[in-house]
Amino acid sequence: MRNAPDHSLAAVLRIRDFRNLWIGLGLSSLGDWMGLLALTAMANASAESYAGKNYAIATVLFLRVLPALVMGPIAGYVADKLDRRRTLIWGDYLRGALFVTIPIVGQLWWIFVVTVLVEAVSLVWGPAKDATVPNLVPRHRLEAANQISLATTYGSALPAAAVFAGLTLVDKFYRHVFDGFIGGPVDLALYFNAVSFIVSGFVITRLKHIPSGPASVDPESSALKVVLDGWKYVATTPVVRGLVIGIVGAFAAGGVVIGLARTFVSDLGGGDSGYGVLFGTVFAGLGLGMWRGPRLLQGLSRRRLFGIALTLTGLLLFPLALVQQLPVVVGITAVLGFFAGVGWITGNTMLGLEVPDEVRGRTFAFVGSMIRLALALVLAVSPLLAGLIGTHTLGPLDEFGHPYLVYNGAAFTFLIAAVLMTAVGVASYRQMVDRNGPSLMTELRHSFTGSAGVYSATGCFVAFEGGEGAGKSTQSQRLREWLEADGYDVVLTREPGATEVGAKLRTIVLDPATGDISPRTEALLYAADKAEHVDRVVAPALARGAVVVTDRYVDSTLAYQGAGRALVDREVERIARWATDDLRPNLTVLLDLPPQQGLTRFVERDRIEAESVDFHERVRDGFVHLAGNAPEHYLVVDARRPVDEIAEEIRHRLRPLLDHAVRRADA
Ligand SMILES: Nc1ncnc2c1ncn2[C@@H]1O[C@H](COP(=O)(O)OP(=O)(O)OP(=O)(O)O)[C@@H](O)[C@H]1O
Ligand SMILES: Cc1cn([C@H]2C[C@H](O)[C@@H](COP(=O)(O)O)O2)c(=O)[nH]c1=O
Repeated sequence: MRNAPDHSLAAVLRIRDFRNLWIGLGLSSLGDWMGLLALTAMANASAESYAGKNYAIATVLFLRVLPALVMGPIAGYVADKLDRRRTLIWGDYLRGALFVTIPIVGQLWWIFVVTVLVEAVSLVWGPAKDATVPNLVPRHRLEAANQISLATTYGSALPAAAVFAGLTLVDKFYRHVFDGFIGGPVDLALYFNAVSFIVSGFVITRLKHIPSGPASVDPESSALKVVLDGWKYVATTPVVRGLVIGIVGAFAAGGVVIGLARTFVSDLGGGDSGYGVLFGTVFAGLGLGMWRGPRLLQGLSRRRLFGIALTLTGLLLFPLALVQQLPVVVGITAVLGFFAGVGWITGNTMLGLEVPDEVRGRTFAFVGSMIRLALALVLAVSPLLAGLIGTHTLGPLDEFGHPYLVYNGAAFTFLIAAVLMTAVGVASYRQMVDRNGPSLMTELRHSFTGSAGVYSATGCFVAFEGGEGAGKSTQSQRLREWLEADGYDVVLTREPGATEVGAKLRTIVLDPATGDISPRTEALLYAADKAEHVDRVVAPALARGAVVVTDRYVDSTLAYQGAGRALVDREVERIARWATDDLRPNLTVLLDLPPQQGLTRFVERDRIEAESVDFHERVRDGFVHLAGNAPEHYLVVDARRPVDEIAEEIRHRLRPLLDHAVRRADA
């Protein structure tokens, strides 16, 4: 049996070794975020002027990404060369020890040195951890394990911010009692941070299944080759290009917010705890977006969701830049973080799904390097820009002599980021959305009512539906002749019974000798015929670019077994969609006819045709209802009209949908 991906988070956390690694990852990520908060707060306190504070923070943030720029592409290679177990344990101990030295030395230059050293260790620690996960969990749980790891890495920013804000308050409270004993909330945060790294290292010592020794390294994969292959693949693949533009753009926008958050909070009258709250809010939103976002909008294609999430992130930067009240800013930040989180998890998942296995590792390495490059640039440039713009007051003074509006460099830089990010979102959306796919409105509607389905990107899939004797065979035959005359590769098929197994199933379901069978059995027999039909006939023909014309498809089961037999619609639909891999026709022609008329067009009756008129009325209503739900994929025709007229109307409707269908070589 094929091992399908299992997304149960609980199941993957029941694996003891993975659970321990996850605890270690959570603690070291907590330490990492606390370190960032503490160091930026320290840099902020180290200068007096507005510009000076911005420059000090910019230096810390820039130094944090600098090692990645230099070592990024080869960090994975180095991690593979070292003993993985030792790398993980000693990497944590070393980072813990480095953080302890900051309050002891107490100098700005030492903060800069530690920033670089800690980041260099993290660069090797991260790939060692990523490479360890597949050793601890089975393949089918790998996706869930990655989701948890990602959520923990970014989600731990929230408790880090809460602890940091808490320490600020505790420090204010106890300042009188322990005056001079501890050097303020930042020192407290640094000690806490060091302890979290050391505990993490200790937890990892208890892992049994991390293989000792270096991994086997492909001697071909030099750093230069990694970079060049990544460039080439991304540059020549539009979807991946759109993805990379989007992901890098999102990180750049996030970098602007993080880089300017401290001075922005000061501009709005907040202090360290306000900074902690804002920082935590971004990451709470991010975490929520990664966790719930894609599930909330399941019907939207990932590509579309990605573009929309990025564009909304950019648009939300506008109010963020314009509003001057801290509580409102915190609210906007939460929503902004949510959409950035949706974009990040969707983009990450798509990279995994859309990039072929053989170039995936290199593409991830390339994307990682580009993200770091973008982060380094914005982290360095945005605070400098904010510092250069400086502080401006607009409008008259109020009755207390305060300016009506203060507009500072941080807010103005947010505005520039808003314009750039929105442009990146729109560009990415345009690169990735299939113009021949369903419209945005259809996808949005389906995201609240169910899946949007899969539409073949090659060939053209046409289904004829309707009650008994409505003229499906007549019209599908006519259509085949017209398409063939025009040179198309055409496959005319039907349900049930187009395959060897299907023919046997057809006999069972339609032979009056079968007698009464349970409605569920009937639904499953039809579903089995569909599964075989799609797998053997429909999908292969579409893949080669043919026009597939089928006499009945999924709508028949929704109408006959769902509406007719009064099974629960959603259950019948789930089975039929599963059987067909949710493949949907580009066009469904519904030939609508009152059952009394259709049933008089022939004499002999099969098991289903022999049902009551009431049953056939329900079936007819079922068909009409389905067409009404997605009119853009249907052509509803009054089947009482003359055969020629109907045929012409069908041809007229189908013509624009034949773009992806191929003509025969002999045509
Ligand atoms: N527009 C029409 N007007 C009058 N008669 C028609 C029309 N279309 C088809 N017919 C006739 O109705 C009968 C049934 O047509 P056809 O076999 O195409 O229907 P069908 O929908 O495929 O039926 P079923 O699904 O029950 O097999 C045939 O004798 C056909 O010639
Ligand atoms: C595909 C499908 C069909 N049916 C019913 C509808 C008809 O009564 C017969 C098929 O006969 P046809 O006239 O040759 O089209 O089967 C159904 O109940 N459920 C289905 O999914």
